[in-house]
Amino acid sequence: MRPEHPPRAGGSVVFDGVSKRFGDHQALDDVSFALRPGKVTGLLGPNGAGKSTLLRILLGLARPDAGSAEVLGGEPLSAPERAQRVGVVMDAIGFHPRVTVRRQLEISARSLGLPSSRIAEVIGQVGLDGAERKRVKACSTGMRQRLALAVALLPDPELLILDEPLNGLDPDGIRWMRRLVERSADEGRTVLIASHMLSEVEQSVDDVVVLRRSVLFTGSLQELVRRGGGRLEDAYFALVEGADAAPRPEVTRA
Ligand SMILES: Nc1ncnc2c1ncn2[C@@H]1O[C@H](COP(=O)(O)OP(=O)(O)OP(=O)(O)O)[C@@H](O)[C@H]1O
Repeated sequence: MRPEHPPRAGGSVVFDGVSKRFGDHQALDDVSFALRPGKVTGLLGPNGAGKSTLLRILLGLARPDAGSAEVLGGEPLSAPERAQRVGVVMDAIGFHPRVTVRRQLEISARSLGLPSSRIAEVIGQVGLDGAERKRVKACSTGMRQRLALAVALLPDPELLILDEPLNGLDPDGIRWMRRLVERSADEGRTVLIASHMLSEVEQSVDDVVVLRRSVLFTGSLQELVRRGGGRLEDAYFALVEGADAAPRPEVTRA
């Protein structure tokens, strides 16, 4: 279902020479890439590659030691601006187990100053019809993912950030998520998906960034797949294993 109001144009994100160190550990080193507005970008990288750190910088939750992140045409947003313009689904965002689906959405809508009519719209968008009176603790993992997405979509965001959105989803949930991502981009949103699931990412994204502390690849999915002789997995492992002689990264080969 398309939202009642057409979304604004997808927002741009530009990382320029971003570095971040934790003590002796260089988590990000001179990271530069841009997200194309209205497109889906997959952020891929093994465990510890720096994906979450990069997302935190994008969201204004962490500051780079060097370089800059430009989000929606300016500095990373303040919390109130971000809530209005960016939809985020990250593991760290929890809901109180005793509230119902409907109540959670009411709380979120009110905090954003949105009319309650928006709640029915997002419930329809994420397919949570009939689950409104369920408490969060009684929801399956898939339903919680849908609720998290419903909250993220409430403000009709220009930018949608999804960190491991497929975790815990069954095949039906994965297919549903894929369609929602495609529709979000079709409606003009810029979407960034951080994921380990190469085969699923391959079906959803336009562009790919492969990260392992620094950017190993940034460009279109087709270009990366072509480099792998037609296989994303081969291209991906050639990049991350070529970048470092460290043990094989833990990446789901779904
Ligand atoms: N607050 C912190 N303090 C110290 N080290 C940190 C901190 N946050 C991240 N790191 C380290 O920085 C590196 C990058 O971590 P990050 O969580 O960004 O990677 P990731 O790509 O998201 O990994 P995963 O796929 O496992 O979630 C890791 O070595 C991690 O241990």
